[in-house]
Amino acid sequence: MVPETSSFRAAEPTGEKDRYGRPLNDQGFAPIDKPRAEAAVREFLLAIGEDPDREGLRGTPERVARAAEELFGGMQEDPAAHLRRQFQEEQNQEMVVVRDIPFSSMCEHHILPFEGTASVCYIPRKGRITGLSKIARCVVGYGHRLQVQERLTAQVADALMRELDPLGVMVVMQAEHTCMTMRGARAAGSSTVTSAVRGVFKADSKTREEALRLLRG
Ligand SMILES: Nc1nc2c(ncn2[C@@H]2O[C@H](COP(=O)(O)OP(=O)(O)OP(=O)(O)O)[C@@H](O)[C@H]2O)c(=O)[nH]1
Ligand SMILES: [Zn+2]
Repeated sequence: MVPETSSFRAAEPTGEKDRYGRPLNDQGFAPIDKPRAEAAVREFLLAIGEDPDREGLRGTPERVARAAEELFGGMQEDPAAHLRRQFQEEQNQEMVVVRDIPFSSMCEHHILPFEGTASVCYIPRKGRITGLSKIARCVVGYGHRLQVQERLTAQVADALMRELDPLGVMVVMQAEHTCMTMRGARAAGSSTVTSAVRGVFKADSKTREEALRLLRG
């Protein structure tokens, strides 16, 4: 579960329902229904030929539902809200780079984990900066949803653009997708790199190259 900080904001109910009759929060998701998740896991165990009542599996549905609360906790918060912890540093109009933020997420095609690192670079507008850890919290929050890596990368970049109005943002993520390594193509050792480029990084190739140099280390 995402720990509460002064900038953490839990998702709010909207009063609206989705087409399955579930209450929607302002992130567009319904709250996790643990009893329903537990029942589904028990059903899944039956479907794969297991005995859900054997000793080792007795607690598994409850455990999986509890793990899901954590793994999908990003659906119950607004990850961009972390970035609202801001400071004014008039003297600093230079690039800020946070490299190699570890993250994990779940691929929406197979509900299998993908894991890797995110590197984030932005140029503040008029010294408007955010707490460095808040960038990591934002990455972790969007990671804790069912994702494709491309969307995850774009969501982090767009959150920074929205909350900080910087001159530009660049996000690069690299990850190993277990749906592609443990099964299917079994491309063990392969990694996927995605980027999202916004603002001045898009327009100015020299600035983009400088950012890439810093992102690579
Ligand atoms: N673009 C993108 N694709 C992803 C991501 N995670 C998983 N996939 C891909 O989603 C695709 C789903 O393809 P399908 O053919 O519908 O599923 P499948 O039969 O399980 O495919 P294989 O994985 O090739 O066995 C696969 O190519 C996965 O590699 C992601 O984050 N981004
Ligand atoms: Zn997958």
